[in-house]
Amino acid sequence: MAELSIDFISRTKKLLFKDWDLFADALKSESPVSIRLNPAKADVKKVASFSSVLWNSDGMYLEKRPRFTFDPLFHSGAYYVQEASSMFIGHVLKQYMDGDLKVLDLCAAPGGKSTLLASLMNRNSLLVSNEVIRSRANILAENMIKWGYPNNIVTNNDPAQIGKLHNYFDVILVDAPCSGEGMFRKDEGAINEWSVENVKLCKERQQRILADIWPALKTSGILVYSTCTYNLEENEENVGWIRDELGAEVLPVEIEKGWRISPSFVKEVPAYRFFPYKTKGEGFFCALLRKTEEADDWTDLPKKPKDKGKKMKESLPVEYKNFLLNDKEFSFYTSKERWYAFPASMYDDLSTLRKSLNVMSEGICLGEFKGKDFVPDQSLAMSIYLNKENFIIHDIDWRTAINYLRKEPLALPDQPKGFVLLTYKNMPLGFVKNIGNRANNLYPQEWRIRSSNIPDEPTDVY
Ligand SMILES: C[S@@+](CC[C@H](N)C(=O)[O-])C[C@H]1O[C@@H](n2cnc3c(N)ncnc32)[C@H](O)[C@@H]1O
Repeated sequence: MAELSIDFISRTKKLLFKDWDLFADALKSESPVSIRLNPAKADVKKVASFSSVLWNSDGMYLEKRPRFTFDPLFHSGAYYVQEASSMFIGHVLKQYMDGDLKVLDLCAAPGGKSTLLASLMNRNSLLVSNEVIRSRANILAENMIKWGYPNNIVTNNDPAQIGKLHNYFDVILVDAPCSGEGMFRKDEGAINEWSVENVKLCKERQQRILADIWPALKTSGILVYSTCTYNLEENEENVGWIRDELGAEVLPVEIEKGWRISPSFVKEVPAYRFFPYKTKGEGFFCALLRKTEEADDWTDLPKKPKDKGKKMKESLPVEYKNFLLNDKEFSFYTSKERWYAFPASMYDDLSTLRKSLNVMSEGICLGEFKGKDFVPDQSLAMSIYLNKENFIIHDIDWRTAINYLRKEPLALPDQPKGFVLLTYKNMPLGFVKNIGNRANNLYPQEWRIRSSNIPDEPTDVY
């Protein structure tokens, strides 16, 4: 491990007192490896023997870090590799998320907490997963498509732009960019980048983000604020600032003693802290607030200069609607030649959001007509609403699956011609178009496995 800065040591010793030595030892130990299962895809019973994350029933620890890239189930969205402490967000929100909600995950890439939120929300709720950095927003969209929930939109906007949607969201999660002290064990870069000055800059940036997004939260709406750092400035001080400057009350969360979660360092600011010498995970901070300030009405919704020309409510032949289970629950529409399905109960929200935000992915992309064919999209293969009965399915072995995910051409001489859905251990991976002597690989080019260092044996994670 890189050497810790003297300033970090002296500041953190002041917070931890006698626990400093335990903390310093824990930083030298190995990070636990954990995954969180997708309850809509993975067979949870099968993995019951794993040691589970205490605060999240879908979370489990692995004994060692496998090469996830070479597990086809990882690419099918059956699980997400997530640090265990941050899974606590699910527990926090479970207590306060009830009914049909509009939820914003403001700083969402690569998607750990957004996938968690998607699994938690009811199907008549809407999840907007946003990431300001374009390249990271692409990764977020990929991960959300793989997770497979249709009630999700991925956007690439600055918080101030989303903040113009006054009084719109019931719940906002700000998992803020921070100085990353809680990641020192996993990421040496965070140690090298750390400085007192950077902590100050992070705190100021966090306040800017919070102030920018605040108007978008409804009165009585819930804000979850989290970081993966330890210092007071970016944590309790910022929560106090939200309470006093923006207008909120800080709410308690029920936790169990055995989880060994540490309380806030400031009595008047209830918060939940994770330290690696007490809990099996990385450093994490989280607090929950309810907006008490009266939110302004939605008056200055910005309009994009030009609507992207989606043709609404055009009719898609029923045979393609039947690609989805419960197709009556969806609105079907085209955009740029592709057909989409979005939960009908939230379709008006999608239209509204599309006018003001830069939408990277939305609902389920079913595919597009090309010549005589309707070419199915990867988003359909990944959807938890995929109606498998309407496809030719071919379950492939591990090596073929890796070749497919590397976007190599395949030969499926025993399969009928046409579009075939490839599965691995019955989990959809994507489509090929079988033309007899070979099968055209339809896996998205930008998602392909690039590493050619393929292990000899399958990587089985569970
Ligand atoms: C802690 S990470 C989010 C991790 C994510 N929530 C997850 O669970 O996978 C913080 C994110 O904030 C983004 N970010 C950086 N500067 C930002 C800004 N000024 N406004 C909003 N987000 C920002 C970063 O690109 C990064 O993706």
